[in-house]
Formats: sequence, structure tokens, C-alpha cells
Amino acid sequence: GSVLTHTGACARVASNIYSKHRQACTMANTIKYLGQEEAQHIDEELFNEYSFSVDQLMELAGLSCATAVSKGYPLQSLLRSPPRVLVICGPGNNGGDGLVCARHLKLFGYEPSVLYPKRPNKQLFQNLTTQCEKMDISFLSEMPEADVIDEAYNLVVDAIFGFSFKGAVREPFGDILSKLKKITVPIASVDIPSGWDVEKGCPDGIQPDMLISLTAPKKAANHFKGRYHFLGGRFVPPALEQKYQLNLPQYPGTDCVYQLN
Ligand SMILES: NC(=O)C1=CN([C@@H]2O[C@H](COP(=O)(O)OP(=O)(O)OC[C@H]3O[C@@H](n4cnc5c(N)ncnc54)[C@H](OP(=O)(O)O)[C@@H]3O)[C@@H](O)[C@H]2O)[C@H](O)CC1
Ligand SMILES: [K+]
Repeated sequence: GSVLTHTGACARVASNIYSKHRQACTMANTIKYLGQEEAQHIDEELFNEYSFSVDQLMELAGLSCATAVSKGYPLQSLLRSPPRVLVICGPGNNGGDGLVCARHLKLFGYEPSVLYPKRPNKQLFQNLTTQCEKMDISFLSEMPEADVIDEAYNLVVDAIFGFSFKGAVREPFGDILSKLKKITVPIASVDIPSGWDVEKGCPDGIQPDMLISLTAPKKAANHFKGRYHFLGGRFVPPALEQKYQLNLPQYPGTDCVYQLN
């Protein structure tokens, strides 16, 4: 009896080690980290060839971000009450992801406030703004000082720039990013830490605690040193994944995020 039990236990341990090993190999070898142009091509293909609308993908992207935040910073773990979160939105689609994220965070029980200094004149972004306002999410008129953020908020969601960021940071985002470099509460960056080169990163830039890569990680993610790296945006059709050899991991069950580390 005891020999059989022992053999069974050994087999279980061996199979566990094997599956962990296989998981680690799959992870290490295969998930593709995208360059800037490749990320833009995939984005265009999703819209032009696969006929998705921006609204659809943005909703899933923003939901992934709010879900990742709730996994890394659960409500009951927050040090400051009420559970305030500052969401900073930039002028492009990364900022749109931030607005969607803020709305879902509110539904999850957080108290998001949004800073949205440069608003594009497009219906999509006006709608997302109205949806937030109707859910009593406050919009700040200016970027708070670093010490005020540390006192009032539990974390900052950085939805300023994504994969279309290029060149030197223009105002008002230079001032915003320099304040973000001084805060001590964690930063959760949407897709790419804002201000970082999409491929090379930025050694003296902001250092987020969480990165939520959307669709697939970008090359800059190789330089991410924070605690949590999530993959979100579970909307890639298998044929597109194969064409670009993304080798995405299997999301668990029905989850919209996958924790890479
Ligand atoms: N396929 C997907 O995975 C999806 C991703 N989504 C999200 O979309 C962003 C990419 O969005 P995009 O609109 O292409 O670009 P960004 O949000 O990264 O930024 C564009 C705006 O930023 C301005 N910009 C660029 N460089 C600078 C700079 N150096 N200083 C200041 N401002 C800058 C730019 O301004 P222009 O004057 O140059 O036009 C734009 O206003 C991706 O990362 C994901 O987060 C979708 O939500 C869903 C599908
Ligand atoms: K960002």
C-alpha cells in the first residue's frame, strides 16, 4: 500500500514538474514582443481586415486594465480610504482605454478621478467622457502635486501614451510625467509606460509597478522592472495571432487578463 502511494505521489510530482517546465519553456520561448510598426500593423488589420470598431476593442482593453488593477491592488488591500485612484488620460486611444478603465473601476467599487487635459474632438471620446461623468467620476482641472497624489490616492493609472508615442514629450505631458516620477504610490501603465520609447524603454522615465500589455507586449516591456506584468485585450482572432506568430499564452478559463509575472 505504502509503496503504491509513494509511486503515485512520485508520478504526481514528476508530472507537476513536467507541466511547470513546459509552461516555463512556452513562456520563455514564444510570446512575441512587438516593435512599434508591427503593433500598428496589427491594430490596423484588426480594424480594416477583421472589421472591429475602435469602441469594441477599447472596451475590452479598458476592462482588462481595470481587472488587472483589481487583481494587483484589491480593494481590501488599499491603505487609503476611500479607495481613490487617479486615472490620467492622454490624447489618443491609450487615453480612451483609460476612460473605459475608470468606468469599470467605478463599477468594481473604486473611486476613480480622471485627469484628461487634451481631449480629441471625436464623438468616441466625448461619449466615453459623458459615460464617466454620468457615473459620478470626477474630472480634475489640473495635475495635482506629487505629495497631494501620495496623500489622496492609492495608485495612478497611466493611460497617457501607447504604441504611437514618438519623439520628445510635449506639454502638458512633460510636467505631468515629471510629477509622476516623484510620487511613491504605485503606477499602473496601460500598454506602455508613458514617455518610454516603444521599443527601447527609458531608463530615467517613470517606473510603473504594474504594466498591462494589450494584444501582445511591446519591446519596451523587456525593460519593465515592476511587480506585475499582465497581458490583456483578449480579442485577437487565431488567424491574426498565427500570421504575426504572437504565440499568446492560454488565458485561464474566461479571464480577460493573463499574469505574465
Ligand atoms: N490593437 C490594440 O491592441 C488596441 C489598442 N488600443 C490602445 O490604443 C493605443 C494606441 O493608440 P493611438 O491612438 O494609436 O496612440 P497613442 O494613444 O499611443 O498616442 C497618440 C497620441 O499621442 C500624441 N503624442 C505622440 N507622441 C507624443 C509626444 N512625444 N508628446 C506629446 N504627445 C504625443 C499624439 O499626438 P499627435 O499630435 O502626434 O497626433 C496622439 O494624440 C494602444 O497603445 C492601446 O492602448 C485600443 O484601445 C484598442 C485596440
Ligand atoms: K501608457
